[in-house]
Amino acid sequence: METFLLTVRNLNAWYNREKMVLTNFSLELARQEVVGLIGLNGTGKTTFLKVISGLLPTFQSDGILFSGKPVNPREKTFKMCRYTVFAEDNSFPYFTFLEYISYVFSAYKKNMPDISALVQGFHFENYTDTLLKDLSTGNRKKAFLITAFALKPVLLFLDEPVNGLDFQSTEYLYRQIAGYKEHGTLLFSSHILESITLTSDRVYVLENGAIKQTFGRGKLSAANIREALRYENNL
Ligand SMILES: Nc1ncnc2c1ncn2[C@@H]1O[C@H](COP(=O)(O)OP(=O)(O)OP(=O)(O)O)[C@@H](O)[C@H]1O
Repeated sequence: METFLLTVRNLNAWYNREKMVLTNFSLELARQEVVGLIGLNGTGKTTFLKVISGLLPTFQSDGILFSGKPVNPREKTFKMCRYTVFAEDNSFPYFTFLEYISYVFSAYKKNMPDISALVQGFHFENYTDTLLKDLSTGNRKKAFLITAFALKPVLLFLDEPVNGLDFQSTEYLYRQIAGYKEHGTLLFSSHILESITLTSDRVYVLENGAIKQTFGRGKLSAANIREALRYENNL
């Protein structure tokens, strides 16, 4: 039987106990697949990424399994296998991109590869020595995306990676996302249907804090996703 790379069983998560954000949220990610996560605003996509990235401790679940073994998102061994790019990230304001990426590689105990193709692909040549706090929102996001694709963790999470990127970088990003399955597993949230249909093996549709549908290859079309979202919104 296939062991999934990541299994999440019946996850409940909240910011305050009166209002559950995720309820019985379950998903499975295979090794080396690219999966989209879509849902209306406020359905809990970022909240899931916060839980799995160890940033939100207020959750309960029937199990989070990494390679078949139960893990806590805050565990170091699990941390070293994943990296998350959040939609907005103001961390490390006084690091330049080059300082940040070398810090990340040393924290993950990996040697930094040649990153020039990624820097060029994201049109980031002129910003590598600028403090992260002084970059525009889109350029700051590129700093974290380049770090992610250079690091190539077994498990990569991207929260709305397309938002704020210029057109040329978006096309490059789609190629990086689609090609990620050569290295590992990538889950990304997006509101842009094309970003999912052009890159993903599967898509999960999130509704009111739980996974309501999943479409695999063959069924993964903009029309099907739109239909699922329309149903969700009772339109
Ligand atoms: N820090 C917080 N404190 C309290 N409630 C929060 C907090 N962050 C998010 N929420 C609430 O949790 C719910 C889910 O938010 P979340 O950001 O996970 O949704 P999302 O699916 O990522 O939305 P979007 O598509 O708009 O980015 C929303 O109702 C939101 O208001």
